[in-house]
Amino acid sequence: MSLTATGQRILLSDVHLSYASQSVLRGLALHVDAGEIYALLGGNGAGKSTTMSTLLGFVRPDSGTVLVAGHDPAAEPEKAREQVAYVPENVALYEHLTARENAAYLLALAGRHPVPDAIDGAFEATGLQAAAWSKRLAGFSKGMRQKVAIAIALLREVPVLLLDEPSSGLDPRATADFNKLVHDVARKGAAVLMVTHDLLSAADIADRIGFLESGRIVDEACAQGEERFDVRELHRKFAREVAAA
Ligand SMILES: Nc1ncnc2c1ncn2[C@@H]1O[C@H](COP(=O)(O)OP(=O)(O)OP(=O)(O)O)[C@@H](O)[C@H]1O
Repeated sequence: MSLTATGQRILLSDVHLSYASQSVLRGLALHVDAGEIYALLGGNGAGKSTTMSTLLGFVRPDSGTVLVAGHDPAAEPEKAREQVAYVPENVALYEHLTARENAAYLLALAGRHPVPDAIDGAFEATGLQAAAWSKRLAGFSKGMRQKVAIAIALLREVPVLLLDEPSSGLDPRATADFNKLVHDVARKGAAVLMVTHDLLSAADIADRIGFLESGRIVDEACAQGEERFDVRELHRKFAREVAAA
């Protein structure tokens, strides 16, 4: 599937999931279309990571529909994961390999064999300094690691990008760079779902923001033209949802 295809890429509909006797997802419903960035905000324990695990096929919901690029991750985990690039909070790469070697190796595992120029082109697109391309990962900052991970995602041309707390631990400059990069990936047609506590980043790049409380979306805000979001209003909502949880 190409990054330019249109349509719904992530779908969660009336999803329920419990761990033992604890009900964690309780009728969760959201969708993300091609080219759209959806930020999922929620307090601790609201179910954000569980939502990600569900989309990655690590946990199976008790009921409801989950589709990633048309595949049910619990029933067809490999097919679903082929369509997804997942950037966890702390990107796991091979420390003793260079950035170029990491990209070539991880892409080969995914069945891709881009020419070296394509890898360099993807690094350039992410803003990773050229001096770092042939350096070992040991010593890379969190922001640099994220750029390597996003470059790999670009080269895989997957239609779905999942980001877990992408801005935690990044300074404001690195956050702004990362947000621009994610924005560019979405404008090429990927559906992006990010879970975050970072309201400002969400307001900066999301097209829609969903507030997750006790396993369901209790409020949703859409970007409105040039003004985008009313950050004060978002902050009030977020504080209210967290206090109510
Ligand atoms: N594997 C598991 N087994 C049992 N309970 C779990 C498991 N994973 C999560 N939970 C529980 O499910 C609830 C939701 O957890 P989850 O990690 O999805 O929330 P979160 O919104 O990502 O929270 P945080 O912001 O703190 O990371 C929590 O009460 C958590 O303790």
